[in-house]
Amino acid sequence: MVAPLSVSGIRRLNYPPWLQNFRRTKILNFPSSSSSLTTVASLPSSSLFPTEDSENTQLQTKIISPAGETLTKPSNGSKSKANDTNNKKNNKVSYFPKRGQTLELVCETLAFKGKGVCKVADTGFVVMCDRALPGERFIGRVTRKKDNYAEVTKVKTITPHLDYVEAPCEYASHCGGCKTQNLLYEGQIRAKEEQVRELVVHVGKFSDKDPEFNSIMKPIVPCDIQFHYRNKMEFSFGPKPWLPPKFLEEGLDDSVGYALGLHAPGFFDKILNVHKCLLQSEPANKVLAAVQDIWRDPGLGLSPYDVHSHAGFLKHLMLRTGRNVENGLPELMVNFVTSSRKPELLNSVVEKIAVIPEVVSIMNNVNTSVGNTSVGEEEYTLYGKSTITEVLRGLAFQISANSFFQTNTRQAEVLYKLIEDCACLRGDGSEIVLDLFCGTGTIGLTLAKRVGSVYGYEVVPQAILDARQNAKLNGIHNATFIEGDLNKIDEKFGNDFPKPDIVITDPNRPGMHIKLIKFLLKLKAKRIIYVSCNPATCARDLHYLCHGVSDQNIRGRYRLSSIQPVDMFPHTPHVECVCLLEFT
Ligand SMILES: C[S@@+](CC[C@H](N)C(=O)[O-])C[C@H]1O[C@@H](n2cnc3c(N)ncnc32)[C@H](O)[C@@H]1O
Repeated sequence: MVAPLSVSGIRRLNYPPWLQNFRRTKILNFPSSSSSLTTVASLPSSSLFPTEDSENTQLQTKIISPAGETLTKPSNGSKSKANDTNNKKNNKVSYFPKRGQTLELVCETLAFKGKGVCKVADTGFVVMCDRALPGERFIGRVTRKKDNYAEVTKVKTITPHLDYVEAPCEYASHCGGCKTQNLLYEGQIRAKEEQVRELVVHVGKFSDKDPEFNSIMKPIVPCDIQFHYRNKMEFSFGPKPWLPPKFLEEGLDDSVGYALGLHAPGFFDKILNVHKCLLQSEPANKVLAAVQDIWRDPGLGLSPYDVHSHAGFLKHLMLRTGRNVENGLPELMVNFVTSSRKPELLNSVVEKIAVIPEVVSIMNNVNTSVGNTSVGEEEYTLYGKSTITEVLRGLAFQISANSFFQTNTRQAEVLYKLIEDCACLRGDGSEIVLDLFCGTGTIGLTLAKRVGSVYGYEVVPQAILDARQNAKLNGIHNATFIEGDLNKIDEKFGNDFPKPDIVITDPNRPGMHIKLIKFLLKLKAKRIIYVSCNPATCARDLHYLCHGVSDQNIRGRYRLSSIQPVDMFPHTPHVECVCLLEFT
């Protein structure tokens, strides 16, 4: 349907409610397309690697080219010798589009992190585009040149992708949270399954020609609940709302008002005003809408924090949804993260949201640092309890504002059942389980009643306290939780626990440090269950554990028995995997 023209000649669109308050100022012309190139793509993959003596933040980027060769680029941006040599040898970059150039492209597939992969016709040159979906024909403008591929931003869709569906969320095409809401769910999980498979082959170096490969690689477990599945969301405050370029081009003005919402894709300082998020619970949406209604009132004297000038008070609004153990009803924690301690400024907001029946806890984390984290140096209870509860596989868990807890509770039950199946418990309650990266102890605790003992390791002190408290709460006495950094283990690591029968390792995105991999290869536990939220680093670690690390003279000692992808986060590029490794 063509939108009617207004008197000023600006096309009048049916703006969603969150845009109604913006003034129109100017009209910008849409850039026109130039070349018309079609594409056929294969899948390049990228992964993040902790360096030999790194913390989680010190990373190298490993790029697997479409041809499958590995080009490693140090994170400081300087070109590595290996990279240059490979490029020269393979004469890879004879064609390179210019920055700013527009190309007509067709997205072939989705790569890790949900970027669409296209190839420039006749050249084989790979182009990656955020939010391009398989089958979509579009005009893209080159924004960044990498060593062996370029990034484009989508300027205009010519024909939509395959499996197109109307996105139910009004913010879906603009907010950094959901990237694939308008791709049919079956299409989303197919793309995730393919991604895992590609990484296992290219990074993990497991051959898909191996007759066993198809039985090792299990089909993805879908998520039955595709909306309102998240039990935790973090919204940010800002001095100025971000407007998607499309609306600026339509002449709307982005210079008025404050922002509370989600970050624009890829920007830490641009916040899209959000009044409702379809990924969080309905009670959490009630609180978000209430805070949106109240906090801008000039009489309250509340100011948003500015990440550039570091002035302002309100940094983040974190909403966590749990469940009352007695009656099963939802209970909510509201956490205001502020740059200083001024409880009197929060009084009116607290009074107004405390009347929402599901709200049982209102917290204030005071974070005086210039960083953007929501973890405060000090924490205060402004109303109700300081924790909420959740029930997972029949156990009750206490969750504090900053403790890690699986964000999709219902799908975490599915995930933990898969872990239990991989554990293949004998049933005599004799096994020793080592639970690495244990968070608040949920995996180990759900197994504890059926095994001899559990030893959990975790770097966050509060998570360890929560894990111990959770063991007590559930009458579990055979679980020990130890605080420690698994990136910094030394030869004494292993003295504090007996040799385990089963190791469960669930690292965060950078995967396991090489020191920990070496330790596990020496430990020789019968089974390792590797739970991962990043298939790229998971594939790398599986490669090390099964095939060894040739340049360090380390021999692999495990056989990969199964890889089970699980969709925990519909509409986002994330995919979880449960992998079973058996000692050979
Ligand atoms: C993906 S979470 C898994 C948590 C837990 N297994 C669960 O299912 O709830 C990863 C955990 O690893 C912890 N972690 C990250 N880096 C670590 C390190 N270097 N040493 C120990 N624990 C670490 C994080 O704090 C987080 O709790």
